[in-house]
Order: sequence, then structure tokens, then C-alpha cells
Amino acid sequence: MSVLDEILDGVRTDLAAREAELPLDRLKALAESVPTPKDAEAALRRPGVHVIAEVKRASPSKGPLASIGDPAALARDYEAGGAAWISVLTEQRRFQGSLADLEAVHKAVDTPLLRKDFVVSSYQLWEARVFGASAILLIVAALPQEALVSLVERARSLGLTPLVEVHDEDEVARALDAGATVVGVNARNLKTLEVDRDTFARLAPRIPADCVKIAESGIRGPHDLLAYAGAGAGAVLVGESLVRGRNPREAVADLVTAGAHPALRDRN
Ligand SMILES: O=C(O)c1ccccc1NCC(=O)[C@H](O)[C@H](O)COP(=O)(O)O
Repeated sequence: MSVLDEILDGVRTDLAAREAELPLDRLKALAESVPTPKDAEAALRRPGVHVIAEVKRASPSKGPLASIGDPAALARDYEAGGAAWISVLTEQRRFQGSLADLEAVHKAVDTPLLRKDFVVSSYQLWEARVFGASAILLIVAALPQEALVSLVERARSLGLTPLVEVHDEDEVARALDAGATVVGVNARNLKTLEVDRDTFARLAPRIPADCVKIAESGIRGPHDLLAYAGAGAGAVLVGESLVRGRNPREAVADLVTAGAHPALRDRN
């Protein structure tokens, strides 16, 4: 069984428990009192190459990464550094994330939030809405095509921007068939956990210019952002190097400065 399949098994078990505790109709009722999500896609369509900074406590590839006592304080640092989105991992078993983290970050910042999880059901979209996300990750490798199409549509109908993640040529084709306009190319193979930073340059030409192209995983600093920018990235998604670094606000600011270089701002 691959790592991704193991994660998905746990996600489905935990999801069933949450649905039993809070049925969908009651979750939907909670969404009525929550403000409309921000236009997360528009935030990535401004000139320059943007930074999505991730609240990431642990990962299957590295185990515990950082002791994040106060995710809201970390998010405030990311916002002060100029992050365009903040990604909050909510998967519990392998990433030590939670919806409580998402809620805490939502109360602390105005920046659009990505709920980073393994979404297999529209119930998780409603949760994302209720806990303050404006965008949601949909991983092509984790979803049959019919489910992917339906979750893209359902996310949009809830005002959430779907970030559709791919790792190979077939997945790019599936993402585009599903109507994705924000496409993330993950350098990490979720089945083997290997990181190949050449993946973005290989796949980006297959993604139309009118899509937002996001390079995900393995970004160590501004030099990686600039390399991805040269291959056509409109944003980068960064986790480990920020949570393990000494000063997350400065680390984000350094990336944001690189992404705001006039040569990158003027090309849009
Ligand atoms: O990070 C992992 O080990 C991982 C394993 C299996 C599925 C997903 C995984 N990560 C999710 C991500 O996509 C990353 O958190 C994100 O791109 C940031 O990556 P990094 O900057 O390398 O922490």
C-alpha cells in the first residue's frame, strides 16, 4: 500500500467519525453564520510570483518538523512577511494538523487561507468553509475523475478556490478536464515521497497560460523561487523550510522580495 493510500484510509475513518458527530445538515447550518470566503484566486493573479506559506507541524517524509505552539502567531509572521495565501494542514494522523489550527489562524489573519488536506468528500468542503478557508486542495492522485469534477464544481459553488494538484502528465490532463484554473505541480511524489524539482519545468508547458501555476514542495529559499519563476510559476508553496528556519517572517519576506522583482512583476 502506498503512503498516499495509507493517508487516505485514515482520512476516511476520521471523516466518518466527524460526520457521525456533526451531520452534514448541521454543518451546513453553521456555514450560514460565516463570512463569504475571500477571492483567493484573485490574490494569486496580481503581478509577481506569490508565496503560499504553510503551517506544517509534521510530515510522512520527515516526521515531526517543528513544535508550533501557537499557529496563529506563526500565521501572523507569515502575513507580516507578505504571504499571498497561508496554507494550513488539517490532516491529523501524519501531519499533526487540525481544524482547530485552521480556525485559530482564521481568527488571527486576513490573508486567504488554504485548507491543506486530503479531500475526498464535499463534507470536507463545508468544514473548510465553516473554519475559515478560502481555498481547498484537491489532489488528482487521490480522486477518481468523477469525484474530482464534482468537488471542483462544489468548491466553487461554496465560494472556495480549488487548487488542483498534479504530479505527472496524465494528472495535468485530468486537472484541466475537470476545469481547474489554479493548478499546483507537486515536486513530491505522494506515493514514494521522492522530491524532484524538475517536475514543474516538465509539466508547466502543458498547463495553459491563463491558469495560475503553483510550484509545490522542496523550496529552500529565493533561488528555488526564481528557478520556478523562470519555468512559469505564478506562486510557490513552502512548508518545511519556513517552519524549520530561524525567522519565518524574514524567510517569507525574502521570498516575497524575490517574487516581486520588476522582471517578474512586469511579465504578467
Ligand atoms: O510533506 C510530505 O511528506 C507529504 C507526504 C505525503 C503527502 C503530502 C505531503 N506533503 C504535502 C505537501 O504538498 C507539502 O506540505 C507542501 O507542498 C510543502 O512542501 P515542503 O515545502 O517541502 O514542506
